[in-house]
Amino acid sequence: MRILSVASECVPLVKTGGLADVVGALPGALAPLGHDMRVMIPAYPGILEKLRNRVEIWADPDLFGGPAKAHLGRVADLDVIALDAPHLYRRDGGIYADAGGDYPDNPERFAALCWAAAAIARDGGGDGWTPDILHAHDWQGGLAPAYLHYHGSGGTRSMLTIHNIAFQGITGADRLSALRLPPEAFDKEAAEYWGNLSTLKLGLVKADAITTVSPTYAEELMRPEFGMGLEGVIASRAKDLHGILNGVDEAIWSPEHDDAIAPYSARSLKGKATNRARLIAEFGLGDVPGPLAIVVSRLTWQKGIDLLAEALPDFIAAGGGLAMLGSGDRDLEEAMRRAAHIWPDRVAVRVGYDEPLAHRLIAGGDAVLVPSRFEPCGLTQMYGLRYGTIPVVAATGGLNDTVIGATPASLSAKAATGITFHPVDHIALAGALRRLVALHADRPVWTTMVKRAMKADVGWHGPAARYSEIYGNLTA
Ligand SMILES: Nc1ncnc2c1ncn2[C@@H]1O[C@H](COP(=O)(O)OP(=O)(O)O[C@H]2O[C@H](CO)[C@@H](O)[C@H](O)[C@H]2O)[C@@H](O)[C@H]1O
Repeated sequence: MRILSVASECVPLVKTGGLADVVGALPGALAPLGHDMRVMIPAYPGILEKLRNRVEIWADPDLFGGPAKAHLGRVADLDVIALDAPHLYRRDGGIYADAGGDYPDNPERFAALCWAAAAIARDGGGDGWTPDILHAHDWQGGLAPAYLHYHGSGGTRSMLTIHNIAFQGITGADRLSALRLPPEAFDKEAAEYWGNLSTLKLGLVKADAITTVSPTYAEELMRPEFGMGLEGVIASRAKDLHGILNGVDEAIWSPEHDDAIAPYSARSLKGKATNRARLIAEFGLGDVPGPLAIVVSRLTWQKGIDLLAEALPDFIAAGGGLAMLGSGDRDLEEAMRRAAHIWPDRVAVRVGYDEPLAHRLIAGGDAVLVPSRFEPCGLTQMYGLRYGTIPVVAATGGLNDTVIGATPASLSAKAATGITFHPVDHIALAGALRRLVALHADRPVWTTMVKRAMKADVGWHGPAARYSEIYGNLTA
């Protein structure tokens, strides 16, 4: 089957979070099942230069205020369509914002991506390639199913994946015609959202199928605490909604052959101890007698970093250490820097975005902490499993679906792969960290759990089969 995947980011070209990992991994995961997926993203600065064998496949003299061309090319093993529209994507700042905040024309920037994707899905890309399915991601892709609905689909079916419902593409109702939507789209059964427009909502209403990135999150999304205002819309589409876990791209994340670390495996963990020692040295920590916990995360309310700051004193007093990499909210960066100042031998923080360092942390830690208030799937806990770095996670969303928490029952059944806690507050997190310290001290039990975690199935094989099944149902 031919599938056009439409998103705002994609590894290895451009990444701000987990969306990019998943968009970049899906084509390779689906190829063995006979699917031919192309990924369409904006041609942000530097993207076109990275495409091999580049050919122009589509053009529009006026795409939301300026000329645009779509180029097809190869990057690694991916077929990428990069939409070059300089008036929308050639900016000096980040891909969504600069120092002054979000770009005010973000709705038009991603509407343009959706418009071009829908046109290619409907009419083909000029090289004879016409997709059977347009698979859009998050609010940036939300208008693609809508354009197929309002302007003709040519038989192409649509699917929308929710990676994070916190971002809903909300903009003023006065932008309706600027976004090339017909008057009837301003309706509570369509894009209207408390007097505004939501591109995510419209996508959820108009897509032929909806997926999200874990079974638990699919259920959570129908509740007000998680649906963030869209719970009713989601519930009304329950029969078309599927929760499919993400996988780990094992070409990038495997401790047996990871260039960024001293390699190791479940059979020989010697390299893991080397990575721990190197990490402690790199972060300038002293002796850490208990577990060395690590965090690799965006620093936001979602990720529960404030809870960690509160739970930390007892963990440090019990012998634990923390090495952390992240960036985001200034207040959270500051809170973690303060902790590093109080316990310089035990806590160290790097503010920034650093891919190789993320690998060194995942390999060198004893445990990876993910105290998220909500987590659609989460990838770092799965990297943790793969690398024998025990996940300590809130029992929510995909964290709940990927980690088997250590309890007397799960330990005696030889099933535990991590530590889970609930409710998501600093008291429960502190309790989880106490359990971490105790388990880590029980060397035989700990080592068995580490090896078991490394064997957990976190690959793309199973999830890819589920996507394939849904694509099949859509086109049957
Ligand atoms: N400072 C830093 N330096 C280097 N690397 C960093 C980094 N901060 C984060 N990363 C990396 O970015 C990715 C984050 O992915 P997550 O899935 O954990 O969360 P995110 O909220 O971005 O994704 C959303 O989409 C994904 C994909 O569906 C869902 O899993 C998730 O639940 C949802 O919130 C990981 O690959 C991580 O290693």
